[in-house]
Amino acid sequence: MTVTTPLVNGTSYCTVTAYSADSYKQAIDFYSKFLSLEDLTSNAQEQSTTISNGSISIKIQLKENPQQQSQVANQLEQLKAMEKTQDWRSHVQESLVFSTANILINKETLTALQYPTQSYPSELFPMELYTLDPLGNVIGVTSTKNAISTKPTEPPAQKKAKFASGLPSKVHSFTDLSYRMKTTDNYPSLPKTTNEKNKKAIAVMTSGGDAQGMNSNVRAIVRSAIFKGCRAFVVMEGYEGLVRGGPEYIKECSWEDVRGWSAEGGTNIGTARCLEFRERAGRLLGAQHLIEAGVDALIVCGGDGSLTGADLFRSEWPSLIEELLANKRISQDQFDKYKHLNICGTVGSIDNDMSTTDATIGAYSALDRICTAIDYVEATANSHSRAFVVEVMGRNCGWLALLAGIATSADYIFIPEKPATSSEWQDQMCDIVSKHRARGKRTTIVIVAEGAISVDLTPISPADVHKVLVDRLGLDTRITTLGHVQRGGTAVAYDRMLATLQGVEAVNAVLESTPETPSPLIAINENKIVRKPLVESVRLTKEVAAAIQAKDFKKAMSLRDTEFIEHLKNFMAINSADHNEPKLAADKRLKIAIVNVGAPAGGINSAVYSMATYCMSQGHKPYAIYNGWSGLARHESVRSLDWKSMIGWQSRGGSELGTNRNTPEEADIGMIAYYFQKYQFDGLVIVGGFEAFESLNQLEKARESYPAFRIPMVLIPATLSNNVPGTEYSLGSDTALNALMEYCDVVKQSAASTRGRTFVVDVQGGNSGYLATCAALAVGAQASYVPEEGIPLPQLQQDIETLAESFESAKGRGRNGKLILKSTNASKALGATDLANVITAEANGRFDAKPAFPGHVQQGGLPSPIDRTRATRFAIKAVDFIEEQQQTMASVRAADDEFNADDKDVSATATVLGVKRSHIVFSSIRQLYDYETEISLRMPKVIHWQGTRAIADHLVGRKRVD
Ligand SMILES: Nc1ncnc2c1ncn2[C@@H]1O[C@H](COP(=O)(O)OP(=O)(O)OP(=O)(O)O)[C@@H](O)[C@H]1O
Ligand SMILES: O=P(O)(O)OC[C@H]1O[C@](O)(CO)[C@@H](O)[C@@H]1O
Ligand SMILES: [Mg+2]
Repeated sequence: MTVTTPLVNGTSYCTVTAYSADSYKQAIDFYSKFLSLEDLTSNAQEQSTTISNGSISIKIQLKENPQQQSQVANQLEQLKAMEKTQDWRSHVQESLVFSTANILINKETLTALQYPTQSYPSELFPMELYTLDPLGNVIGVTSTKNAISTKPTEPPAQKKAKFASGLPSKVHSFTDLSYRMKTTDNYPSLPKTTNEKNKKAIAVMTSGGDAQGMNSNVRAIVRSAIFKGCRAFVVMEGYEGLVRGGPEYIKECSWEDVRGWSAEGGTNIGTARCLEFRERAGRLLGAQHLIEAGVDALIVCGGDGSLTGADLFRSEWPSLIEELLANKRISQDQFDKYKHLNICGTVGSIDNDMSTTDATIGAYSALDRICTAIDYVEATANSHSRAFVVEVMGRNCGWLALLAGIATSADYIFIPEKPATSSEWQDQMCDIVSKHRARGKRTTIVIVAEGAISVDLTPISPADVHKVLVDRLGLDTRITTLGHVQRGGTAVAYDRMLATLQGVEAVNAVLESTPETPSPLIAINENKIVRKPLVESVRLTKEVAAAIQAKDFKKAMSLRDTEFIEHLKNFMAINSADHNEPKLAADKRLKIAIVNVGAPAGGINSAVYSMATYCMSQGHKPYAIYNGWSGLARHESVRSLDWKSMIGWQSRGGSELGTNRNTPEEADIGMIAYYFQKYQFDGLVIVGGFEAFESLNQLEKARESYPAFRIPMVLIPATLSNNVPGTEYSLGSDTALNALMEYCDVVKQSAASTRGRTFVVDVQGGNSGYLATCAALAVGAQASYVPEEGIPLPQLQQDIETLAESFESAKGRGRNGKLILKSTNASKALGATDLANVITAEANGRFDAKPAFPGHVQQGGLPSPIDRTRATRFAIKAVDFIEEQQQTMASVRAADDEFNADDKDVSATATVLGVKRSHIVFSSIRQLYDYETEISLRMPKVIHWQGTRAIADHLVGRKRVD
């Protein structure tokens, strides 16, 4: 596929190639129908047809080639086979995406033409829709609008799909409060089944060790099932409940039953480790009880064991029901009706040991408990200059120990995937700890995963480690076993969101399932919720355990996901490196500068610490620019970073280097170039938000005049507003979200105690509604108002009525604290106090509203483990990028006179590092700044979290006004 002139959020002209006459005809038919393109021009000589609608043109050319055709046919077959299980886009090099005004119409067309489809973020609220054209290409449409544009999308009533030209939209000023994001577009009207008997019944259970976030998962499944016209059931006490059966254990659940669950720890429907279910007789009872309760689909939220059980249950199902029928324990009707077990897994376990998903529900909350505990221990360790051996959970998996090791910059970790002989680990640990002590560190933290072993599979206990630290190093050493504290408390924001989004997706998955569809497991890859085949995930997970048992540790490690391997490599590089023997040869060693720009955000210090220590392990010299660009321009505030002065930075909030919002041009770009020249920097890392983004753009544009800037430059996005173009995640946004969520939980409790009260919480985030939207999802706020939508009065009126109804129907039930989240910039006219007054007046005595201002609490205290560990990952990727781009830039510098800033390879060396869906990507600042940013609004043109709003709304029953 050749894509010419790709433009933001669409394309204006492209050429696709057919390798057979048949597929050529099919392609013409496909494109004209799918994209409603009516204007067809054929060129007989060239054997091509161009179809267009004035703003987009697609040229289909015929180049007969049987060999290529058979390759295309194969590819099509393969892609079709993975329609329900894998994201097509990760299997092709490029895909073509058009903007659409009404994605549902495109979907209808594809369904009518019987083309396969994939929808994102979900079937229920598709914002992106993909299909396969007859030529083997992945073609998509997106309704993700330029959220900043004041031009409303055409109403859904419009019969024909229309496509934007893809041209960057006009820049509008923020003073306009018109309806920028039309969330109602995401609410397809759902077919409601009126006949109770015909309603599908979806049950959810939690199983294995409890995990924070399980309650959010259950809540989302119950409410989503009801929202989609199904009956919702819960199975109490995990598989135990299935084995026992009856209405006491398999209960129908209402919308109200799960109110407020997101903010509760543990699992309210109970969990168990059930021995009987491991036996066929137990599973036979389970099958019988499910059928008796009339359950059509079962969603299991549990760890590797629970999902292994689920997988087995499904594979045995046909023989189980045969046996039940033969023994007359079920009727023929029941047999016919429940022939296929519709099952789905959402992975809930603190261990994070399930293959194919990056994170399991609960893992980041447990990590949060661990890091908080180690931060506490660090203080007392420092006072006494002691060593601590901390035991963390993780039966067969070292994820918790590894990530905690990175987040707290522990000295040494023990994980089951990478064992050593007893003498090896003793020597290595003592060597590293001694080096750290010699460099001036007063504390020693060693983390031992519960499942830690040596190469002969002998368990390594904290006592073994303690003995070595005392006997060989003479350290005053204590053991701290964290135990079930790790599974305690409420879920962090990430887990609440993950559990909620996965719950919604699980319901979609079971509703779409056919007898032929393999059972799915709902996973997450980077930032994207995906479906994976349950059988395959279970198989891979079991293989890890088997490889460990077989002492094939290389294989065990290779079976862990690539992110795990990357984390381990990073941990070793930054915490165990020998600075006297760096990795790179002398001629490859660089001088790399780092600067913080903008407001503080959680994880900034972790990024600096990781960048600098990684540089040291590679042999580079890390330089800090203190107090931003103005510090450099006015006071030459540059110093090389040394290891000792950074002790503790990994877990510290704020910005140790000092930060401000000045851009290079405001500070004096000429002076900055002068100092870059003076220090001969070979690379630059900028950590910050939108001002950092502006800074990178200015430096890149100034390369023409200042050769000192002709070096690789990487921006690591860090801002709680999460508004940096080129990434769906910025450092600090998770810390801020947790700070805001905790504040909201407390305020909600106060509202519940007062009865009949709503708090209007004022949320930071500049012109970005990200924080308000995610917090609304995590705390179950009744409504959120964001700058992208403004506060339309009819919607406000509707929200007040919905609140009044909700208070009325709750009738004295104490759990009903309500929240409304309002981004400060959602309205210029209405502050949180005004809004609360308006709501109180309009409620007319039915309830009242008070404002609440978390203010700079939202900038967070200590950075969250997510922000710390991602900071490390990003920082190391940034340094790697600078290393990789040296050659390009060295030749550019050598050929001074011929500098061509427009050369794509050159401009790509000024880049923004970010997460996009399931990948970490580098995007050139030029592309982002010139085409993908609404500069005056300090916002990306495309908002990636729009679908989250719809889900947050539907899970609280918010009614939307058109
Ligand atoms: N191979 C299996 N066959 C049938 N059922 C199983 C199997 N493995 C586990 N189960 C069921 O799942 C339950 C939970 O499994 P397990 O104790 O391994 O926890 P888990 O789901 O891995 O969660 P976690 O590790 O987070 O505690 C078991 O008690 C059992 O009922
Ligand atoms: O709560 P229990 O049954 O003692 O189980 C503890 C185990 O559960 C987990 O917390 C989760 O699997 C493991 O890390 C730990 O080994
Ligand atoms: Mg497990």
